[in-house]
Amino acid sequence: MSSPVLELVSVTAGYGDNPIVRDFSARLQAGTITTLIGGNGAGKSTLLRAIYGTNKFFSGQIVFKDEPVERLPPWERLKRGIGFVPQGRCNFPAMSVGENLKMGCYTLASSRHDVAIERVVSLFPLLRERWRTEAGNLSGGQQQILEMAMVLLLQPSLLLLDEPSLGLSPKMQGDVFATVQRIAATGVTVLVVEQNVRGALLISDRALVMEQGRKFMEGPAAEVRTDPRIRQAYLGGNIQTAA
Ligand SMILES: Nc1ncnc2c1ncn2[C@@H]1O[C@H](COP(=O)(O)OP(=O)(O)OP(=O)(O)O)[C@@H](O)[C@H]1O
Repeated sequence: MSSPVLELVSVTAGYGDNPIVRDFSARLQAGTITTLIGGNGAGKSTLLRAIYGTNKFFSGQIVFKDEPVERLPPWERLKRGIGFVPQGRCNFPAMSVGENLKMGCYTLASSRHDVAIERVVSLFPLLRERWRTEAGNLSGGQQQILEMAMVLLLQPSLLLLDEPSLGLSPKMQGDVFATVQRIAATGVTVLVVEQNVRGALLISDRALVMEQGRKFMEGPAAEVRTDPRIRQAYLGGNIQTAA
């Protein structure tokens, strides 16, 4: 098997003196989508923050594209290709879609802005159509797509998504999931935390299950979603078998 884009080796991370995620190991292969599942407070967001470098790292290793990054600041990880879309709205609501995308280019040389923006609006034509619309006037799903696009401007090879479909209607959740699939189809590796476990498993290649900060289970998404324990805990004991 080729070397993974991301390898977590016994990662222990948290806040202050409190380790939340403990001894967590996983490997993510290029261009795959992995869903991270777990109950409330299991430590899913904490693991994403540890990979991006915005909380306290206690021990272990985070190897990204064959290099350890666990001691690097977030901006350095971003530069190397780790992109993070945190939970909740993170655009500039009073600015237009176009202005938001220009803001998203701030770490790129100005000569690269137009090419970067053209690339993401080609991937998401909606953003071209809504170019002059204030971001705050977009629907929740459209804002989520804008926020993913703002991170994709920097061409990350790994995209960390924290609850991208939270608070969206079922139709908009479907749009966001389809967008995540399109992103992965361009070769980007995606690690997503989702409250819509059923929807996320349907678009994922693999799943990681976390309980109380520790890895409880991992495997192909199709297998994890038919596991009786997962059905019981996260899928209301009922599951659609059609992918
Ligand atoms: N900034 C913080 N400072 C201190 N403790 C925190 C912080 N953020 C989260 N925690 C604690 O870490 C634990 C795990 O929280 P985390 O948000 O990672 O869980 P989660 O699995 O993402 O849960 P949810 O699905 O509810 O978002 C919780 O006990 C929470 O109170």
